[in-house]
Amino acid sequence: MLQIEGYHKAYHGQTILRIPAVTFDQPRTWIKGGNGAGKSTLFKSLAALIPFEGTITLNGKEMRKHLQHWRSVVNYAEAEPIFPAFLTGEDLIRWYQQTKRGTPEQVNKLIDTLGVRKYMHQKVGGYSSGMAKKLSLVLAFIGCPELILLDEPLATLDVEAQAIILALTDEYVQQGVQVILTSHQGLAAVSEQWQYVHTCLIADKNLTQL
Ligand SMILES: Nc1ncnc2c1ncn2[C@@H]1O[C@H](COP(=O)(O)OP(=O)(O)OP(=O)(O)O)[C@@H](O)[C@H]1O
Repeated sequence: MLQIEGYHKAYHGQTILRIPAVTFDQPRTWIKGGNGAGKSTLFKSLAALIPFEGTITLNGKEMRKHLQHWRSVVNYAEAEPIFPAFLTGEDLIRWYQQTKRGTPEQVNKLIDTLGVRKYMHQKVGGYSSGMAKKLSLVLAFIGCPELILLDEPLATLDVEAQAIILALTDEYVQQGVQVILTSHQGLAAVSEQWQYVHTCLIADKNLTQL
């Protein structure tokens, strides 16, 4: 269960997002909002990557008091991932495997599920946007996360890969992992499970539960 209280984020004195109090207690949450609404800003806050005002608590542990633990159990895939161009996909996968404590079996399964094996020995600088997206999604599922944040996971993926991603999130949800994603696309068309999703909307710099 994820709880946010007294959240406020501003850039250069201008409020981007305000959340007085919200609890995400459903396994699947879909955050909607137009371009520039603040979805990525919220995700970067939840992933403890940017400073913000307020408190965020996951399964009883407050982020700032348990930062190391937080980083080990919260996985995040950016909307438009950028990786160091000189590294190969395999370099990144092995690094995440070590830091997130993924097993070789888990990682091999993710590599094959997302079809990354055929190009993972190439340097990331030569990847197409869809190839980089698939790599970022492999990384987001490594380890034993309690919360997975997927920012626009379906963007740039073909329909087959979109269905694979939502099926994979369902697998993790069955194991008790909470998944929050953003999408400009309809989800129910890709996976039946996402018909039962908890939905939130960011509008006018506020988050509303629908
Ligand atoms: N580093 C930054 N410095 C200043 N302003 C920023 C920064 N990052 C984001 N913003 C601003 O914060 C607002 C929210 O941006 P954000 O990327 O969170 O939106 P989003 O909902 O993810 O948009 P999109 O759907 O287009 O990806 C925008 O007005 C953006 O210009």
